[in-house]
Amino acid sequence: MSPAMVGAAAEASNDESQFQKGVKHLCEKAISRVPGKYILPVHERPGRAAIGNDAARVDEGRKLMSLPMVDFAELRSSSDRPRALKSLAEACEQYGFFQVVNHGIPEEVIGGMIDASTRFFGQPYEERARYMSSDMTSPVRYGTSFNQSKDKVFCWRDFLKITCEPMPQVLPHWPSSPPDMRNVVALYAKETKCLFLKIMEAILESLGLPLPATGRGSVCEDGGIMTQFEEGSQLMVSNFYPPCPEPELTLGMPPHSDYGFLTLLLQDRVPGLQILHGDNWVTVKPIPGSFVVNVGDHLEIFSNGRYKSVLHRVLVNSTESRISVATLHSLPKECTVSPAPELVDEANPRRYMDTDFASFLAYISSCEPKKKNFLESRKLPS
Ligand SMILES: O=C(O)CCC(=O)C(=O)O
Ligand SMILES: [Fe+2]
Repeated sequence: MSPAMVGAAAEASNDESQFQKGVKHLCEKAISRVPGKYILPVHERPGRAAIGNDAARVDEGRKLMSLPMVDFAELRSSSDRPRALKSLAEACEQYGFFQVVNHGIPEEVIGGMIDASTRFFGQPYEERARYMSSDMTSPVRYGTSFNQSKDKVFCWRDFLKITCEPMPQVLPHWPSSPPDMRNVVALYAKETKCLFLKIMEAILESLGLPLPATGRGSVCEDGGIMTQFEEGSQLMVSNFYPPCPEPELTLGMPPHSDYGFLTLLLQDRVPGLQILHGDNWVTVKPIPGSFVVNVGDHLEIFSNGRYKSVLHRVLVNSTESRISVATLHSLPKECTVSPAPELVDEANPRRYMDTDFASFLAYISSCEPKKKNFLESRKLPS
């Protein structure tokens, strides 16, 4: 190799290690162009739909869409509940997404979680890097992109993933800085878990599955499914998307679906989340204090395909950073998910094979978890 080549190779590998430190770190040296590492192939770029691009004002993706609304005040009222359950079912069938209002989680808990995440990402790199790990089973993982050890093109996101259960065992591993982080996360995890359970009850009812549920054969054999959800897995992901000089060339997150039953997503007031509705990417209008809830792969399987785990992605913009906090809920990791027997009959044959968390981990470790690959791999031939 010529000395010049050695120099170029060394520079390239240095660059690689820069990218491994995350987007926030990269942006600390004022940059005016997006480095090649983040530039998507032309057909995968958000293009004119990117927020913050003036040419996009007339573009479809630029219009903010209000998701179907699920009002907990209605779900709590016995006279309004049937109508609210019907809208919930329609939202899960047609959008895979809905917006929850009047959920009862105090404003301080919600504001506190966004604030603590903002302060976590605001810390010096060395403090955040204490939690960097490539071990998928680690209770805390700080990282960047989607899967930084596999992605060829990086996305414009840094993240903090926190396992929330069993809380007494995992809490001592959570970030100790900012000093109130553990308390804020613990409170937020408990509140979102409670809300998840209430939404799941409504979802089971909307699917025509009677409550209280006891020993449904499709999940862990002992106890009803609600008991299993109470003991189920919960992963919290705080996402940080710094402003991006060329937002039309990259994405904060590539198109993907979420693996669990439901994801409860809190976003700040900056738009960015897009869902695939029909053939169009539509940008979700943030409603402060509410939750965006989406159907995950496990619920699509459990409902035998009636409720849809829909692809979504995240746009970045040139002026403002954005923070979101997703909590992903499912059954305990050792449980198997399969279509509910009540939803399988001659007219609706079983459409998915059984799946469990171990097979999901094995899948994402072996290939890129882009798009709906994992769910596709669980589909039975029709
Ligand atoms: O930031 C967002 O709005 C979406 C994040 C997301 O899809 C995820 O964390 O799985
Ligand atoms: Fe997601």
